[in-house]
Amino acid sequence: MMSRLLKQVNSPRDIRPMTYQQLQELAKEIRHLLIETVAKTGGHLAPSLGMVELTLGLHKVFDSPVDKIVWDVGHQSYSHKIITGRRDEFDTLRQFGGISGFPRPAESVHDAFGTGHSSTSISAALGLAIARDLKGEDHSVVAVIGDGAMTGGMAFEALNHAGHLKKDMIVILNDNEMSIAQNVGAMSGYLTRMRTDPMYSKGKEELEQLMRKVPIGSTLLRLVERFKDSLKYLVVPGMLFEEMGFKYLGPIDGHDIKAVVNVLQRAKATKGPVLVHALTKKGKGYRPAESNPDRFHGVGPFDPVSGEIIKNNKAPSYTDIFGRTMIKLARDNDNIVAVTAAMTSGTGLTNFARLYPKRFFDVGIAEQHAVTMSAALAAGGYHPVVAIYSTFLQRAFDQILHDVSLQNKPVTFAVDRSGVVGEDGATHHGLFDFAYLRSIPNMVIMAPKDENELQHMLATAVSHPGPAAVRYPRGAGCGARLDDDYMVLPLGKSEVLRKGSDVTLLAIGSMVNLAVEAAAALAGKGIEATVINARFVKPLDEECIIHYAGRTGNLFTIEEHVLSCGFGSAVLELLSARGIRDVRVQCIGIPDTFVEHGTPALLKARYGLSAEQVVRAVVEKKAGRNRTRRLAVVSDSN
Ligand SMILES: Cc1ncc(C[n+]2csc(CCOP(=O)(O)OP(=O)(O)O)c2C)c(N)n1
Ligand SMILES: CC(=O)[C@@H](O)[C@H](O)COP(=O)(O)O
Ligand SMILES: [Mg+2]
Repeated sequence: MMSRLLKQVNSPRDIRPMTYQQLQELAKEIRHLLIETVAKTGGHLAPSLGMVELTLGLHKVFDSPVDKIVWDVGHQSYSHKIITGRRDEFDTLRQFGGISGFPRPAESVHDAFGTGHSSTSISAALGLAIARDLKGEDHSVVAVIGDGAMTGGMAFEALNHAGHLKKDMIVILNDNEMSIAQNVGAMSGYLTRMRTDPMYSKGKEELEQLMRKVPIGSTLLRLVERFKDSLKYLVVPGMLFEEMGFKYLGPIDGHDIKAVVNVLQRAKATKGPVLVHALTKKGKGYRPAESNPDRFHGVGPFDPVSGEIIKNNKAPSYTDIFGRTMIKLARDNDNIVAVTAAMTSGTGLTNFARLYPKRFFDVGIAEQHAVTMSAALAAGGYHPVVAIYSTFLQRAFDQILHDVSLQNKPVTFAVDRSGVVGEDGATHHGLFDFAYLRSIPNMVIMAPKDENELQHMLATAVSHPGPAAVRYPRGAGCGARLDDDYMVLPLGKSEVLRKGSDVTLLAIGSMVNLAVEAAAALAGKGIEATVINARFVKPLDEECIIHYAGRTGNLFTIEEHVLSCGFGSAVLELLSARGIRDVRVQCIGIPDTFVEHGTPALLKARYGLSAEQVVRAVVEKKAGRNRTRRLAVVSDSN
């Protein structure tokens, strides 16, 4: 398809002189580029397809980068990227060295605020509005937030504060009646009523007309004035937002560019906080995505003509095995319940939800609430398994500490997407969980070497009378043979997989098989390695570690996690506490940096996490030559 108009758009200013007809044509060209590109790169297609007209309207009315546009989550910002000077690089979307799948200020001045996690946009917009006013500047600030992101507590904290401060700012609520899948809760129901109930959509207008018709100074006007507020509750859409201090405009059709431009111009001219309610369709303009919006929310490569997703015949994922194990555990123990925060399918709980609907809770994008609610479920005699991605669980640190661990409640954390997740990049890698969990008393922390061990660790966690976390990676498992049934592992006991007298490779989780591979290669070079599958980060298998570290005199810890405060740090703390100084220790893991986007294999190799690089590190160490290595080495105790 010839992108006649899109070719002329090198900056958002280029769309401002366009007619509505041209903008509609441009929307088609953008959709074409979105579909063609994401079919190759994978990415958040359905959310971005639903935002094309709203994005064009935004850039027609506002003058980015002077005016600030803040995207919530940022997964719907692809058209924004295309029209803000990144059209020609768009084919590098989510590829290593290419443009990010989320807004990044380092990438463009048009990305006013970095994002990836949900429900931050209103807080960020308010901060920018306050900064503007403190500096005496004059520009607009706009937050774009979805109805799913609106279920997050932070969004309400920010609405509450923004209404109080009465700052000039605009919130665009992009309501497509969906989170990743079905949205959760009362807010979603409220928005749906505004969409569908004719009384809501006509009520405000009619009330205003009535007020205009009643003669000034009449008893009737005084009466209407008196009851206006109560009437509003009955008929005015957006009353909830109005009560929070926002002027509510809408609902409008978010695919009608003219309507979008009109309402945004009105919003721009309005003093104080304004909320624009736009109705859109997730996946708009691409039939496979319209009819299957959750499948095309975040999608891998697919055939753009048929919409068929390209299958890879990989082993079942860790997530699949988690889901299957949960069903077995629930079958055997009535006390087990499952909790997720808007990620039912992502965490593998779809079948569990179908089989045990009363024991399954999707709380919406509300990780903090999920954790505290689970602590209380445990107080009430249940054993909740809270399945949350590592990166999103960061949000709930205090709830894990204050509500679960301080009260020593039996809650299992299924920490999915740990380690390097790949193309979602820095906002989504799960590289900090050992660190934030390890610091909390009472917490047991495990990481399986493969999907078979995952089922045993889950069984171990749910049989433990206190908090326990099992962290496992995104994507395919190792193809390990699955034991027919799960078993409970001894707490704090590791597994010695190979014995050798020259060096000890002490690995955790996804790095264990890599250590086994490295040991085999080292044997070929005449270096005999002991390989230990640590299994537990907390409690550590102290005696085993000390024994083999002492026997070989050379210890390598290997983890897919940042080195600061991670597994290697725990081992160093142990050796230090025991006064062991005659072991040469090297910790391999991710250095003190944020890891970019790219394929997991590429990113791991970039940070020294491949069998060959481990072999090289060991050989260099044995030869005493490793002091120049930078990336993979933080501690070198000898
Ligand atoms: C804190 C946090 N939890 C979960 C997610 C995963 N997530 C990304 S988008 C999304 C749904 C967002 O729904 P909505 O805001 O309505 O946007 P839509 O996809 O419908 O355009 C979820 C749950 C996240 N990014 N951040
Ligand atoms: C935008 C977002 O946060 C999610 O859509 C995330 O990208 C999902 O990741 P998975 O593909 O690993 O489920
Ligand atoms: Mg939505």
